Amino acid sequence: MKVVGVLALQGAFKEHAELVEACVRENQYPLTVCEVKTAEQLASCDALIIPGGESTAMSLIAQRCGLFEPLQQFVKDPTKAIWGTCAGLIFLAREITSDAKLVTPLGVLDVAVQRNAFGRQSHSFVAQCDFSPFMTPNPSISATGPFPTVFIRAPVIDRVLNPESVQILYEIDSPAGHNLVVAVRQNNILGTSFHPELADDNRFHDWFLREFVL
Ligand SMILES: NC(=O)CC[C@H](N)C(=O)O
Repeated sequence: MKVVGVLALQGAFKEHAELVEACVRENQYPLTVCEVKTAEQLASCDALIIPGGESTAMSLIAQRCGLFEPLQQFVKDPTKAIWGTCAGLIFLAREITSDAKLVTPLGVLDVAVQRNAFGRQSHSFVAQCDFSPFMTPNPSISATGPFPTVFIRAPVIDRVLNPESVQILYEIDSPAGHNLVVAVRQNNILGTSFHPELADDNRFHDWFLREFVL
């Protein structure tokens, strides 16, 4: 039985845990979920989801409770599956290009991210995204069509620092007419600017579990 950890220091960790549990229930995956607050809990995990929230708070809390270094070791282990959403993506990044001073990132994902790239909370939006070019479907999930994708004070991936290992999975159009990178994969690590855990749709979590964890 593999253990999927959800970093539970701050942010939308409950929502992630609930969606993973729903996928496990519906598909009888041999997985359990663990909310991670301590190094001992982290050590029991095979995968880790770092939720959205506030990357400044997340990195500060991790440092104050002695979890920063264990986290850094964990995310650098190529046998672990890692997924950062929004603030989680910022926390995983190697470089932060805006409002960087208060965040010490784990520095494992070879991208430069711009925080709050779409503006303030009031500029949050839902985009209907077609992830089918990379997301293999699970035949037992009946939902089809575009995924309701929630962006809340979201970052974008400004630059890929290592094009040989980082694959761009998804881009959206910006109002200025150029594409913005919002999902990448680097081997065992997935980074998304958006919050699939806030949609009433478990296709994204189910794909992460099948593609990265199982
Ligand atoms: N929804 C989110 O996770 C927002 C991220 C937040 N803007 C940050 O910089 O950490």
